[in-house]
Amino acid sequence: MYTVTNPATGERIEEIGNATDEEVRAAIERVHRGYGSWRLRPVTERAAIVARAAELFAERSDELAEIMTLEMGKRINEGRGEVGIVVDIFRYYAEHGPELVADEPLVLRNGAAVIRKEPIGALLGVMPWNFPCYQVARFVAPNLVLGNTILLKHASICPRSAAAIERILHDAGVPEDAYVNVFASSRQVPWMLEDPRIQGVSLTGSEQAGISVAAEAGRNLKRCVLELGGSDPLIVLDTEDLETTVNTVATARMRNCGQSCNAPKRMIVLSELYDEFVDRLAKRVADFYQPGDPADPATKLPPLASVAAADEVAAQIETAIRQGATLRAGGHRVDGPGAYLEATVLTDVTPEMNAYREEIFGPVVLVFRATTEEEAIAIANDSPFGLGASVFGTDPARLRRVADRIEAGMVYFNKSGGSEADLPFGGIKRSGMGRELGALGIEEFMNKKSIRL
Ligand SMILES: O=CCCCC(=O)O
Repeated sequence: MYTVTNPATGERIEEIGNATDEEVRAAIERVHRGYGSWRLRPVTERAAIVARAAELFAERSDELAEIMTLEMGKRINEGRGEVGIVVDIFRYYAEHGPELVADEPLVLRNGAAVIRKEPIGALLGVMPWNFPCYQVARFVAPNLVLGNTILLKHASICPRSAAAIERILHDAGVPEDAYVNVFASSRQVPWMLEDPRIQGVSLTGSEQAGISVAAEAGRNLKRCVLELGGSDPLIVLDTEDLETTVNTVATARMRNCGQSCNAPKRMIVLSELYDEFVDRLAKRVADFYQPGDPADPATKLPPLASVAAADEVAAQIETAIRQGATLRAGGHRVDGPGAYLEATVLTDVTPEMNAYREEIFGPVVLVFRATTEEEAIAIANDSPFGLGASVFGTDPARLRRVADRIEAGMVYFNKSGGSEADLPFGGIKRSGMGRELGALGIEEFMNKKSIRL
């Protein structure tokens, strides 16, 4: 069942039944057939349609932001910001896509060849609720320019976002059979991947969902991009301005109410700064105790996406405290029908505790003390995940030295994460495989065909 439930109030607003198996099969047939003609359109035409989609996303920014606020509690201005990056992604691929898919000449030892960059067919996208528009954009924009077609299964709490995105793409001129939204259930995903008309799958979601999609993709020899969880480290080596560093860290962790795969979740602070860092951070997150309506731009603490999500994070906090972690701020579910949870700071988390290894997908900061740079790197890498990482410090050589030793798909200096249309995004270890965005993002579902001249 796809449902719209306002996480700020608990009010159930709409229910939509799942597509039947028959309907899902018909949707697969549509994108398969759609591929036949979409791939033959000149790339400049496909890019022009993607450029038009960028304009429509910009025009409908308020509508999309309002939908996201209602469906998953995103603060309204964060929703507008999310649509801003969506517009940028569509514009980036509209502008650069044609050159990214142009033939690449090869000089061989005994002659010449070209690498022709072709699409591979109809693709399945399985997308999450935390960034309902952005996650779809980074999969869809490059693949539409390349010439693949898309069958999109969105999160079950985001049917209105899913429908609004489909409307924009069709209004922009993407043929109805080149992009199809389907209200499929997770149960239907494995057999969708078995279907020979589907050539690949991109999933952004939980580690568990990644395991099951990767297994099914493997069994069926389908290409697969996985963007899964993260427990990104943020190392503070030194700073000339602790207050600004603390503010930057708190804001980054509280973005999207802590529900970002690439949020900094483990702060690793060198001993000299540790005590003051923790005191200031605990005071700073008190700004995020007062629950508010996410539709009100003044609200600092919005709800999580659902009561189940808030309960799960609260249970993780409780377990950490029971296992010996120290609660330095927050830690409580807010009374009432909404999915609210105070911003929380935990210290003294040790490797024996669940919180040390789990991803905590909510407004919770773990702070670790490291006595040396070496120890900070060891703590950062002591995680099953490897999505992003940040290093804060004043010496550029030291930042680079630390970055070189971090096990992650992305490292940021003196800032924390944040997508850019032209910067490849993705992780290693249990954070997934493949890359999205930038020049690499258009290559994942590409046939790099060698043509020997
Ligand atoms: O959940 C991951 C999405 C990251 C979005 C961003 O940082 O811009």
